[in-house]
Amino acid sequence: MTFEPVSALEVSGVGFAYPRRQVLEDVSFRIPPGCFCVLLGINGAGKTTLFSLVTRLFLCRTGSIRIFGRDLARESHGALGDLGVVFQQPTLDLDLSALQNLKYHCALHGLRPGEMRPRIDAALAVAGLAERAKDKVRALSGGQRRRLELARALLHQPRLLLADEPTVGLDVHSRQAIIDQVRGICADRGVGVLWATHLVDEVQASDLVLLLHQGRLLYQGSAEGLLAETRTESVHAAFNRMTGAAEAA
Ligand SMILES: Nc1ncnc2c1ncn2[C@@H]1O[C@H](COP(=O)(O)OP(=O)(O)OP(=O)(O)O)[C@@H](O)[C@H]1O
Repeated sequence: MTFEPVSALEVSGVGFAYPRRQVLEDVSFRIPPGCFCVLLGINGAGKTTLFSLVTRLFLCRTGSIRIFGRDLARESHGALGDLGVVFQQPTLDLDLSALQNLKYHCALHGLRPGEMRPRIDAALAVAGLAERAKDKVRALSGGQRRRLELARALLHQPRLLLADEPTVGLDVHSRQAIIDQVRGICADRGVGVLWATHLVDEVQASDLVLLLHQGRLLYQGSAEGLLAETRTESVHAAFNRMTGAAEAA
């Protein structure tokens, strides 16, 4: 008898419609623990809608979603406890300091005061913001705010991290710093990552790729497999070939 290891995230047959608009259809995939998974799709593909379902901002009425084996509809508290999220729209309180924002998140997750400070100090150090802890978020740059959001999303030590276009608007150095940090967490701590982007150059050969287009998954598998399947030499070319073929069909 063989046991399949539990997936960090398992999405099965998920569909979703806004009034008069079907935006996700029969979306199914699994992300193993420790896997960096890129959800690739152009504007309007349905990435944020999928995130809204996995974070339970929207109820999933068609299909099911499991986080480390826990069904989001039936065991939402336990399932969401394993989840860290960086939303597309910034959600830091601009009038609180970096430190206060992090403390607030710790309190929401029920961390004891004694546990909070060491975690916050470590998170600020990793984010390169130790010197800025007492500054209001309003005084931080766009890249520093993004790093703070990422630090906050990891404070309760989630086993699954969702990041929705977290590098948009950042310069090339800030972008690379954030990607490197998340890839490090994935490799060192075994955190499963779902990284939504339309930036094809964020994909690496070893990544799991989900190509979402007009609400459907056109491809799921390794980045190398994507090139082989489309007989192309870059993710960019593969992406264009697959989405072009889907639109022509
Ligand atoms: N609240 C809403 N009401 C109606 N339609 C919506 C709503 N939010 C999104 N949509 C539509 O659903 C589709 C998917 O949008 P969604 O934001 O999920 O895509 P996305 O891949 O995240 O795009 P982007 O990269 O631009 O953020 C689009 O056609 C969008 O216009």
